[in-house]
Amino acid sequence: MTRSSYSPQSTLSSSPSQLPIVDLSAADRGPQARRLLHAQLHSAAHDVGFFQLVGHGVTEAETRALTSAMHAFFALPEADRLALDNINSPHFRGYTRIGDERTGGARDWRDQLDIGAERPARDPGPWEAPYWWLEGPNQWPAALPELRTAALHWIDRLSAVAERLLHELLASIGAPEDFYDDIFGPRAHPHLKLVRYPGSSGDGDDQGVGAHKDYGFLTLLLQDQVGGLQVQREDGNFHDVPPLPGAFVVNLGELLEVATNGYLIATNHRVVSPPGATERYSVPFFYNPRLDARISPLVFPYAQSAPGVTADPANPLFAEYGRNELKGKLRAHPLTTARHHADLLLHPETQPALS
Ligand SMILES: O=C(O)CCC(=O)C(=O)O
Ligand SMILES: [Fe+2]
Repeated sequence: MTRSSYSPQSTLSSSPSQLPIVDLSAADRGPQARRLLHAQLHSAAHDVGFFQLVGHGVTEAETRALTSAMHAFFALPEADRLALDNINSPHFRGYTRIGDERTGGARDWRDQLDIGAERPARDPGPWEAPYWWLEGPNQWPAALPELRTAALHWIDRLSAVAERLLHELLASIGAPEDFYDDIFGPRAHPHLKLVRYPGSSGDGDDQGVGAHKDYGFLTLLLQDQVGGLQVQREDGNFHDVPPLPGAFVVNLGELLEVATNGYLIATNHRVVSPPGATERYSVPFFYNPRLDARISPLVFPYAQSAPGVTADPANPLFAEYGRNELKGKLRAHPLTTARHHADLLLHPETQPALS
């Protein structure tokens, strides 16, 4: 992996074993603190593409409300979880059991609940873009009303944090901070996963989730203290992302790579299964724009020197967000795809992504 150089006079550690720590509250502590924040953000986003975010304002009580509802969900009898099976949702919402998800063509050893903006079902006509299937209702466990409350609150809360962070990040690379405001707003398409890694699969395969990039702008991840998340760094190797209590792990998604024509790149990451029977829990929140948003090239001083987006025939990056997300859902959830969307496997819009 090569990156064009940017060398600010920042205070970041250059050790690949440590991720930069960015304090978002510095944005409100006067022009000098904000300038330093921008130098750190610029370097963290450009050189690493992954960092730990503190000073985000989300309280321990809010986090506890979400994580206790999540633990209660995974403790439900399997039949209750399977009542929400993702396979029943043409919108890719609901519960995916261990081993049903694929990344890089291989099985992921985790189970998860996929939750998005709560909207009425969309059943796009043949003249409409197929990505409208991604809009629709969530599936909630009847026995745990507090899960719905906590998850929808988390989506609102983290959308606001991610919006502030995106503004500071754009400002840090010399772009207008509101450049992409129009493609978020009330039709934005945020997404949340509640994830459990149940420990070792026992067959020698340690893929919790395989190496991948996220589809949208920014991901804010809450991880517990177990560890196992790894990020691919400048040296091409995967390095551990050690848990930092109270911090969100932030990574850049594919749309920021598209927006900056490769000046910022979406960073590959994966999770290695915890050993033995150790369970790991995580909550990735994906800050995504409207499905029909077409990402215009960002106007910023480094645009001329940007190297272009990663050319990977197995994973083309689409500037139209819905298309970029649909490519990922069709390949990650083969059972849901086979049941509801076999026709889309032949659809011209999805072809290059699946070949
Ligand atoms: O569980 C984690 O730490 C990472 C999950 C992840 O990368 C994803 O679901 O996109
Ligand atoms: Fe991810």
